[in-house]
Amino acid sequence: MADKRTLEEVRKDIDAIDQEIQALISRRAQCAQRVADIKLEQMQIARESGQEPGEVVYYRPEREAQVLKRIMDRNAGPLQGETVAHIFREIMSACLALEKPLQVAYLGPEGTFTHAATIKHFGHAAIPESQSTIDAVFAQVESGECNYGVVPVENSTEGMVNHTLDNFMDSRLKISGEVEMPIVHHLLVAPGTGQGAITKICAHQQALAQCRNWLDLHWPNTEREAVSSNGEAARLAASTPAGVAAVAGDMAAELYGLEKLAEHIEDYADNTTRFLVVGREEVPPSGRDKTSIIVSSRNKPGALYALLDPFRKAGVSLTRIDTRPSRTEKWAYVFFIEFEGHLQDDNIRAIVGELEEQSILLKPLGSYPRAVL
Ligand SMILES: O=C(O)C(=O)C[C@]1(C(=O)O)C=C[C@@H](O)C=C1
Repeated sequence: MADKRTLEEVRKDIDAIDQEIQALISRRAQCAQRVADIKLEQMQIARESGQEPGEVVYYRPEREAQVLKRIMDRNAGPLQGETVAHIFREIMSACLALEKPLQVAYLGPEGTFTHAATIKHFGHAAIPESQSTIDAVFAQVESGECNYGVVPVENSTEGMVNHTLDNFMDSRLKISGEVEMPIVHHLLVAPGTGQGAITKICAHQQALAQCRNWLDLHWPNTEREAVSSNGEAARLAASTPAGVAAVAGDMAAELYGLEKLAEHIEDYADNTTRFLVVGREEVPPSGRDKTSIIVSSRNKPGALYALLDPFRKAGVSLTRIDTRPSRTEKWAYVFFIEFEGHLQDDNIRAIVGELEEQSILLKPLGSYPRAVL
């Protein structure tokens, strides 16, 4: 039957629904407070029984991934599953902040895609702490200054992939999550800046490279300057009296109050950057997990084949493989391998056992929920 409600009637319904939603969110928040108490009680019991339980772990990535996945699966519209999941992402973020606000180190400065990835993964109630290097992100989490860290790992605009991988070789941190971000660039200027006033376009060199065709076509004669990050380019566009435009994403535009002269100027659509979340704890299985390991083998014929064969035999899909020269032993190679499954799964345990036998070194970097959003 067609909906015949008047505007006033619909708005009255909306007000009543909002009131119900608000009451439910409050109830949910009270549940989170109770969860925090239970976690503390469990810790005290463990301590009294002579165990050394470590720190209370409030953030549970495996639980969050399950909650978000379930919300996407049961979504009946008309809103998109992802849209609804984003709303719940924020509700959970606020609930967790009631338990304990999380401090998250990320490769800054503000307004970069890594900053945006941090908010996407942890929500707005987390406290992002900008760091100037990937090393500093690892150090902040290792020292306990921050609870988690976010670093770029694949096809990044702001960070060196290899640098992230190198850090894992020496670190005792564990990967506790992954974040995927579509890379969307805009041409940004300070409000009121006309096209004719632009004398220079600034961005991180990889952002300039990702938009090269578009820039060549539309701005062939304008100077381009590579700066340390897109966030820095946006800051320059906002603070230079006139004439500087920045290539950067939505987060930078919002943060520095910039206007979009042109949107979606990246040459290739579907360009995604992947980020890893690092923490001090191992994450239990969520049911949809990935595992990352470092394996080193001698440089002899068939070494890589031998390392990969256990995965083939067990029918486990690899999602990524990278090679880095080992820094400690001449002629040894280090492989970063990522695959589906959790280190606590029987088949994964068997594969890792087999790899241990044939490698010089095997270091599990952690199992973590596959990105839901
Ligand atoms: O289930 C828990 O352990 C909670 O702390 C609750 C909750 C939630 O709001 O749903 C909050 C934070 C955790 O990261 C996971 C889930």
